[in-house]
Amino acid sequence: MAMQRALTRITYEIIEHNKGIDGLVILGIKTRGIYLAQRIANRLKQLENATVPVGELDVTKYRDDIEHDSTENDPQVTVSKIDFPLTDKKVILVDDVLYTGRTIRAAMSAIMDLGRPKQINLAVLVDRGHRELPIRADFVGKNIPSSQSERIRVAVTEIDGHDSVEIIDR
Ligand SMILES: O=P(O)(O)OC[C@H]1O[C@H](OP(=O)(O)OP(=O)(O)O)[C@H](O)[C@@H]1O
Ligand SMILES: O=c1cc[nH]c(=O)[nH]1
Repeated sequence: MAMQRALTRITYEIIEHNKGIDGLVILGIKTRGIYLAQRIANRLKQLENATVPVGELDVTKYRDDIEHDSTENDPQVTVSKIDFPLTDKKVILVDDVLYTGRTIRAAMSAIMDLGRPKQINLAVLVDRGHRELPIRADFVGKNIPSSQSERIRVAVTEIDGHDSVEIIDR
């Protein structure tokens, strides 16, 4: 997949869907979602000549598959970095892979603890199916049907030195 092209298309879809960028804020889910969110914001800046705020969402403590007591003093658990209000904003949530939907469920809980957005939309680079919750993405880079024994690994230049999407047999 040409990642940059997919992100550009998603950016156009975001503008179209929202009839512009008024009231938009973008939240990237750690780790790679943050860089994808930043890239979408850069494209929006180029296309609309306006800056859309970008924040970082850490959903670790909202996950339903991690024991909460164990996260209290875990140095791995960082914090969200969102230095703007979410109330009455249109939030674009960005992640690399959408699978069971549990990360997005957790992200929505995290957001609701911070404010009450007017709307939340979801953009993902890859939708691999196998949802366990009634969650869908509004903007999808690519649908990659996968078997549950596989894993989709997304690499981004900012962290991994290159952009790629790989299907790995576990
Ligand atoms: O829909 P779900 O089943 O929740 O899966 C999708 C999530 O899984 C991955 O994160 P992961 O927890 O593997 O950590 P990583 O970002 O460090 O790879 C990916 O980045 C998504 O956030
Ligand atoms: O395949 C998968 C499943 C969850 N998270 C990923 O990043 N890839």
